[in-house]
Amino acid sequence: MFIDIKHEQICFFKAWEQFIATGELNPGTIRTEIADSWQRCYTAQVDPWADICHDILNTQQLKDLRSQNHELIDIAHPFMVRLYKFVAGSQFIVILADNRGFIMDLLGDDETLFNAAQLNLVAGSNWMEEKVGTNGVGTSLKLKKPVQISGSEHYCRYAHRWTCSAAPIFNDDGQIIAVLQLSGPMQSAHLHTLGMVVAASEAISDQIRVKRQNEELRLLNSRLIDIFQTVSDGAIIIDNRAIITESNPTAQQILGRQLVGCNINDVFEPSRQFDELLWASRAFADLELQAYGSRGALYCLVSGKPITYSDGKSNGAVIFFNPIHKVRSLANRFSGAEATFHFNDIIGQSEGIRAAIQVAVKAAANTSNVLISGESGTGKEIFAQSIHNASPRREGPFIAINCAASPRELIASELFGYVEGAFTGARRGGRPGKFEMASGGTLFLDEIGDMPLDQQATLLRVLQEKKVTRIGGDKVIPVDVRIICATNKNLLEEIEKHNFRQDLFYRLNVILVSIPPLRERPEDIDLLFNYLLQKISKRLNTPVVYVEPGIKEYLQKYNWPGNVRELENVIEKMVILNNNQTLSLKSLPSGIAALGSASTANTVYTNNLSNNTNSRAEGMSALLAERQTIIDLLKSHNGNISKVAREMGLSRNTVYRKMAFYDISRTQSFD
Ligand SMILES: Nc1ncnc2c1ncn2[C@@H]1O[C@H](COP(=O)(O)OP(=O)(O)OP(=O)(O)O)[C@@H](O)[C@H]1O
Repeated sequence: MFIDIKHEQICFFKAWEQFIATGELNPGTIRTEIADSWQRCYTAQVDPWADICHDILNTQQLKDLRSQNHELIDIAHPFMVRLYKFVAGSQFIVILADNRGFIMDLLGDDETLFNAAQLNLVAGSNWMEEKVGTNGVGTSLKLKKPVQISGSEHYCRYAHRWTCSAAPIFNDDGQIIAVLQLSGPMQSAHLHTLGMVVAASEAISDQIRVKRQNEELRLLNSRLIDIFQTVSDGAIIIDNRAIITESNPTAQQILGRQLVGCNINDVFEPSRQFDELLWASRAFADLELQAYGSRGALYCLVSGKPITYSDGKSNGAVIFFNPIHKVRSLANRFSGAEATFHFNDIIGQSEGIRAAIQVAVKAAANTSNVLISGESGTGKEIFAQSIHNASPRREGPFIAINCAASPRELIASELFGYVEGAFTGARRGGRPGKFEMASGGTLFLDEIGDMPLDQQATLLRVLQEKKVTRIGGDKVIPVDVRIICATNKNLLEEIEKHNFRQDLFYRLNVILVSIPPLRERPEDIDLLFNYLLQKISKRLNTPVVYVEPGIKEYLQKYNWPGNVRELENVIEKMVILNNNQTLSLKSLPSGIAALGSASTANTVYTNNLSNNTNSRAEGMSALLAERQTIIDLLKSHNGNISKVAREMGLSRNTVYRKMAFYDISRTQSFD
């Protein structure tokens, strides 16, 4: 559209003259936004005849202004240069002002800058409306939008020679942070100039946003790098070709070798999960894979997560892993299956117990297999845990399995694990056996004398080869396990009876720790009584301040077939039955109180009846009484052996033995 600028300017000038002289305007002679601006300037008493801008910052103030806005100036400057290139030689100048109207930066031909300086259009001058009347910077800031002010539209006469196109620069929150302006001679006024300024101010706003986002990304990235570097899992990043591009210190530590640049399939055994991770962006978790470290192969629990672009295309993946023994020991810690006892938890001053501890301490220092023998309840498991905790493997897992408690058919799968589909009911994905779980640590095989013969052969092979093969599988898995066995049977007798393999016995019995029964070390009863009383009353939150005289004598005379476990149970019952924080003789279990003397106590539990008719009669009635007690307890606990054992203060195995001795079957007890 062609605009007759000269004619238009004559009309504007007349309107301006009228307004300045009378304060009135003929409707339609001037744009509303200019008329409103003139009105604001009039109200603010801006002098239309002023010759220059009077509000200018001193040198220090200008320095402060520029340093406070240096990021903005740095971003805007290249755009100002580009803008200036378009108008160079045409007497235009490019101006950047802050949101209070102070000019921070300006670019132009020397001559134009000189002319501008005559009006104090210089860095540090303030171009708000209320200072210098209607103008590009001030009116754009007031209206919060781009404006073009030409010739007589300016409120002050001295600016009528200029045309100004100004556009605000917004931050992310929609607030004005600056104004960009292009000023030149009035006769060169053109609407396109405003378009150029608007485009440049928008580009600056975009650049500020990009810079802020980059800064946020940089922060996020540095936080992620910190996490990546410090997580306790091994972490690896692979690219689309499965090549490792990054690895964290834990990964290096676990595998002990250089990883960056290697193919993931050369670090872990090849698995279709890695392919699917990259080609189908399919994550996986807790996959058991063999890893090839500098110290040989080790089993790891591996999880993978794809890294994708926003369109879903793969950009590699991140892989987390941990050696299985570490995972297991963590799991043990949480499930309470870890070894908690140490040698100083073993109470006793008798020669027998001190000798046993001495051998066990020596055993802890090396890696040979250990056989612990002792009656039920003598503390075989405490010894096993203490050996583990004093050994160099203390950081590794301590895994226990009771060979008598597991059903015959399950022992093999418990010990060696199985693969998926190995048998009906086998878990998906298979299951590692205790040998694998204990790798790097200690495997405690309790009641080894009860292990079925066929499993003894497999166990022997594993001990010789230090490798297991899961049931139904063919993969050979290296295991690094220290074996501690315990038995309450005389294994030499079991060998004679062909119940136990001689070759296995010699492999297990490298170091023998023999724990004497409690009846052979009555001097320990006092110590154990004090220790257990304190422990139990604390656990039950039942303080005991007085123990009736005589109790300890009774305990000393008793035969303790259930050893320390039985003593523990007796004390627990007495603490529960205490009267006014006193343990009274009355609270002694009838078995101990009634038998009173050592000889009768022995008859009951050793089944070694004396020749004396009276004591034999007493013994018989005690035996019958005990038989009846077991039957009654089985009935009241629906055949639950553990509950019966707990109530009688005996181990489950002792109860089983007594049931066999008294010829009681579980079902019979319900008759
Ligand atoms: N010397 C001891 N000092 C302190 N507590 C002991 C001692 N000996 C055994 N105990 C305690 O007696 C209980 C039985 O011990 P443990 O289970 O180690 O016996 P065990 O010989 O392994 O029994 P079983 O053969 O029936 O499995 C545990 O509660 C243990 O804390």
